[in-house]
Amino acid sequence: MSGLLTVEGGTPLTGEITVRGAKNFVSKAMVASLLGEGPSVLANVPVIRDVDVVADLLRLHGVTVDHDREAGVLHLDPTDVESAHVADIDAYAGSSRIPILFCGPLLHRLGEAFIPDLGGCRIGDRPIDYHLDILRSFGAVVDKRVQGIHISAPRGLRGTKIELPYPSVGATEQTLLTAVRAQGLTELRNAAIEPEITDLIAVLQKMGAIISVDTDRTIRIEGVDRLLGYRHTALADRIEAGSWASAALATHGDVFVRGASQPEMMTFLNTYRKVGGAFDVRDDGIRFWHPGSDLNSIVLETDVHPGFMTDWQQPLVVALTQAKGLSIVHETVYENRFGFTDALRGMGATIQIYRECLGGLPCRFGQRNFYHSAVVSGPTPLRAANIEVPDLRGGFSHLIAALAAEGTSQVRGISIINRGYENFMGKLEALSAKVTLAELSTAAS
Ligand SMILES: CC(=O)N[C@H]1[C@@H](OP(=O)(O)OP(=O)(O)OC[C@H]2O[C@@H](n3ccc(=O)[nH]c3=O)[C@H](O)[C@@H]2O)O[C@H](CO)[C@@H](O)[C@@H]1O
Ligand SMILES: C=C(OP(=O)(O)O)C(=O)O
Repeated sequence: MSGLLTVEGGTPLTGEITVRGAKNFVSKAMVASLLGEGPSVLANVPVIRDVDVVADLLRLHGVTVDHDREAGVLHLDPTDVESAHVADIDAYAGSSRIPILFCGPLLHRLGEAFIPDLGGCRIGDRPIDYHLDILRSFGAVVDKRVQGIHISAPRGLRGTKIELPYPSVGATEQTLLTAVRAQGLTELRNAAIEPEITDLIAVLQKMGAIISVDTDRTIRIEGVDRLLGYRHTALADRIEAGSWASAALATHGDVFVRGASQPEMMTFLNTYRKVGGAFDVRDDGIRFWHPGSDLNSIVLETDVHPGFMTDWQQPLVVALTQAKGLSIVHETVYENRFGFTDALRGMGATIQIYRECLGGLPCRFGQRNFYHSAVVSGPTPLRAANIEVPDLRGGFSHLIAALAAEGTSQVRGISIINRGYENFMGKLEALSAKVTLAELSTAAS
């Protein structure tokens, strides 16, 4: 979907929407299917661009992918991977961050892998040094090319000991997807333990893997000779649920998010309550609403799980512009995730960004040239603006701001939002938002 979105703001979002499986899990479970000797079935799959990109990449590698978009079910059959002729992998350059996770499965199956340059949100440098070090430590040979990377494993992959410098989600998944079929034992210290990773471990266990997770965030994997296909239902997208919750708060709305799940959102819910948002956890989802009283300013630090997730930060900042007093937000996961606040300032928000670590403990970005702390002063009325979507969460945040603002805003580049939010136009309409989409030629959108 592309085009110019016109948003007439000032109307509370009210009604019900449904979230399906997590973008940050579904794409990885799709990659895991490459490790199986037989077909896999994944349910609760959302229709988002990242799923389509990974489906195309899998097809390119010989996997038969059948996606029932309405039912949300993917059938993935990797039987023909060995005989596939992989052409034009560079066409996928910049499409998402997932291709780097193809390395382990392809090395096991084919002995080599070509990985295009990665995409994903531009919220920091996002290097892949941990990934490449991990692959080398398993015995792979990494050859960086002008475009992309070539990886081979002439002597196979052997279990290894790894300690991550930082609990990276992607690097933890890289280790899991490589270790499950490597020879012998792998020990990963300082691993990330996000719920999406736990669900990936569940998938791998269903396939036949042997993986244990200790309380000190050490993961141990005993390599096995063969893995089978899996059947699994994806966990709900806690980032999308949190985004709609923030939208309800910023617009004085009331939104029931069907499918939202409490256990993965505990930290978000605590923060939501501190800000003054109301919620009601039900068996089939969570209702989020603005209770009518003043919202409270807070001190917030993003962190790895079980901390407050960085992807919740941008939508919540919009709600904080409507809270009374000074809120402090310390972004400790990415060095450059406050670029989206420029547009919010243009809409009337009072937000200052700082290089210093404000709020809690010093982080690895302190005393360097990274504007990774923000002070939000509120409440400030927001006014309409013309906006260009910068990235996935930043774009959704701008959309929330436009919905909360008085007047008519115009938003360009909304196709980026489709990367992680399923049918967001339909959901906005279901919540009585006054939005219209005018199709533009691709060049203009
Ligand atoms: C597709 C997907 O699942 N994306 C999520 C995943 O991204 P992703 O897996 O890319 O994020 P990481 O957890 O790896 O990144 C965390 C930090 O580690 C750094 N780092 C990472 C790898 C590396 O080789 N070197 C390095 O320095 C990054 O620059 C960043 O500062 O986890 C992030 C943190 O929860 C989320 O914001 C993203 O939505
Ligand atoms: C940063 C994000 O995603 P990605 O890693 O796919 O860029 C996100 O989902 O907010």
